[in-house]
Amino acid sequence: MICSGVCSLMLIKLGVNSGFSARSCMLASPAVFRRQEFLIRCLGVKSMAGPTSEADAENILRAITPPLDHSKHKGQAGKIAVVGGCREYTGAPYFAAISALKIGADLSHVFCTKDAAPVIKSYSPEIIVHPILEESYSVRDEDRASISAKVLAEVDKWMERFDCLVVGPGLGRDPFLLDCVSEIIKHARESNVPILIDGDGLFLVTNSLDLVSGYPLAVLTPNVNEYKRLVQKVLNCEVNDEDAHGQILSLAEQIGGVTILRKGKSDLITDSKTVKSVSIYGSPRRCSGQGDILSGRQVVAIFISWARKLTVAPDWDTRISPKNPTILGCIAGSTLLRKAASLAFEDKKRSTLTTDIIECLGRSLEDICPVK
Ligand SMILES: NC(=O)C1=CN([C@@H]2O[C@H](COP(=O)(O)OP(=O)(O)OC[C@H]3O[C@@H](n4cnc5c(N)ncnc54)[C@H](OP(=O)(O)O)[C@@H]3O)[C@@H](O)[C@H]2O)[C@@H](O)CC1
Ligand SMILES: Nc1ncnc2c1ncn2[C@@H]1O[C@H](COP(=O)(O)OP(=O)(O)OP(=O)(O)O)[C@@H](O)[C@H]1O
Ligand SMILES: [Mg+2]
Repeated sequence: MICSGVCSLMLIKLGVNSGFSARSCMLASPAVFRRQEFLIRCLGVKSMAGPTSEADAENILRAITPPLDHSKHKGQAGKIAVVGGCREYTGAPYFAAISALKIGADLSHVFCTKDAAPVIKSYSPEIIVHPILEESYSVRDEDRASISAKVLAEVDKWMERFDCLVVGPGLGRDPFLLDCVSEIIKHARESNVPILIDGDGLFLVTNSLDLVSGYPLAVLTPNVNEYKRLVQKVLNCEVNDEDAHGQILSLAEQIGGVTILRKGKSDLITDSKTVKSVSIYGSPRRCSGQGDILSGRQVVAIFISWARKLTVAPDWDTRISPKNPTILGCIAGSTLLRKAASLAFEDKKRSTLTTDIIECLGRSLEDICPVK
């Protein structure tokens, strides 16, 4: 009691009362600011940027990874789909789709443009590829409505079966294609399918926030550029790393309680109520495609689908926190990708590529959560 009273007094003296903000911090001179930070750390108070706490990453990953057993049939460990892949980008949807299979999903589909399909199929026979999307250059104006309806009907045939839809890896920014994808998102929402938005899917959603606004099963996974665009559009200001916690909370709240995973040195994850960070493992290599693994993000996608099934099961360990399956999925996906990246880097150093990281996904999961 005495200690907490003294702490409160000292904090008030330091300005750490309810009126204290990142802004007042920035107004103090750097020396004063550093002294305040040091004293606050000594008093055991969390960072001024907000009470973001490090997730209990490995335990969460272990808790939501389902055991392997002989009684299960194909599909029960997860059916995931990626909407992405166009003339320019065939790697991104492939990375996303193969990552899900590598960590234990049973089926991985890709819905892409006709040009991208043979290329993606040639990377791997395991991925089910649907060459259904069209870009403006191949569609006459008078055919747009009928082609759009055909695309939607094709995706709808499968929609209810998917445990998670990943929208955006390698999608491109063609306006007609993005219109069709907007309709796919609306249908996924009506079917209550979790939707993970990455890459060009974030470009689409940033310009049409209604697509995900208020949908608790939407997960946005922005990189540094994508986050900047979201903050500018939604909060009408610039990214403020002094108040990373407060800003990501406001962002998720303004978009109606979606989950956001901000990729970076530490991955920050929020559902507008709580903020968790994942900082363990990782690699100094920033080769392109790593974000696609995470949306392998299907990695996140598959963990979300596992977490959704488990959190409603009667034997779910209620001590696992947080409770929201989208947050749990993000924490597990981020942890696994960072571990795989660190293993790949140990081996390949500067020449580490995304394909090397994908090869380490299985070993990383086995290290943290061995098959019994
Ligand atoms: N192997 C593959 O197939 C991979 C494919 N990938 C796929 O690439 C897509 C874009 O993802 P990314 O990560 O490059 O996007 P990001 O950081 O916002 O942009 C960086 C800079 O580029 C620019 N810019 C981008 N697109 C533009 C466009 N169409 N037209 C004009 N400018 C454009 C952008 O400019 P800005 O939008 O800020 O004006 C920014 O300055 C996405 O679908 C992803 O999945 C990646 O996952 C990697 C592996
Ligand atoms: N500075 C960093 N230090 C350590 N890890 C990082 C750093 N930046 C990103 N990462 C990790 O790499 C993963 C991919 O993030 P990145 O920002 O490269 O995504 P991206 O730009 O969408 O990738 P992609 O090229 O696939 O589109 C993140 O989940 C994060 O864990
Ligand atoms: Mg990306």
